[in-house]
Amino acid sequence: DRIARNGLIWGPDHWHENYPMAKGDKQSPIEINSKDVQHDSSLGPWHASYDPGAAKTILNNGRTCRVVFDDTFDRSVLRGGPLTGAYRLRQLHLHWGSSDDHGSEHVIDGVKYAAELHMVHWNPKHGNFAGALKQPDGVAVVGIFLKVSGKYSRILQGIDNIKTKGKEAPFQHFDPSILFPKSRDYWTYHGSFTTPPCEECITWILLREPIEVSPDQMAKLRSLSKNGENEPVNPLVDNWRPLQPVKGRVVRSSFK
Ligand SMILES: NS(=O)(=O)c1ccc(S(=O)(=O)NCc2cccs2)s1
Ligand SMILES: [Zn+2]
Repeated sequence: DRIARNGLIWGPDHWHENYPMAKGDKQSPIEINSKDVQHDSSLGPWHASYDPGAAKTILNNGRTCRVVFDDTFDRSVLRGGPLTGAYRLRQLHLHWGSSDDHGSEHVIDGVKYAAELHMVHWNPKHGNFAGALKQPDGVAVVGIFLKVSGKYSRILQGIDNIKTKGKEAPFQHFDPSILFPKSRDYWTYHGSFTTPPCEECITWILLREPIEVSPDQMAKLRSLSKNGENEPVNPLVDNWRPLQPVKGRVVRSSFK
């Protein structure tokens, strides 16, 4: 059962045994092929208005590095683009690989990025996050691709004190909009959480322009551990879900 706990038995191909949604028709991530993308001129720009004071803590939950925000009122919200109404920012986290040539969950025209950052927002018209998970318009995730360049860039500092699973540290006065690339161009499609229970409640908004991180930032991410303190070291890398079938879904773009 140690193997089971490490997720080897419960790898992505087994998730459906406990979470039937994992075999649904609107699963994420998917590959985006530009030739199949449909430009939709009715897709307006998206807008994030985040309060830096809403950032609370950064933690390692053994599966990713996550920053959590106060989402008890409309304090940090995302609106516009494919969305109706204001969605509250709840948390951001990342998926990354064991080397720079892979790590992202979504793949663009065959290109895998070194990492993918997800900013998870939920629709308050459904009362709370648990309620929003059950609705097709319940959650909106902005996905930002990370590519490694020599250029130093400020991304998640504070990774130093959450090396092992369960570690949590204050992470305040942080405005996640600094992570946005220059261009607001995006792709959007309807999909799911990329981890169990894989609910199909997500409007994905994937930004076309990747942001750059430095090699040492990637090394810091890869230095995180799945294990708890005083347990055998189990590096936290390759926490991405394999590609899922598109099943006839159309990916729309805000750009030509
Ligand atoms: N990679 S991703 O952005 O698709 C996420 C995966 C899991 C996310 S969550 O932390 O919001 N939990 C989801 C939960 C479901 C039920 C109880 S919790 S977001
Ligand atoms: Zn994610």
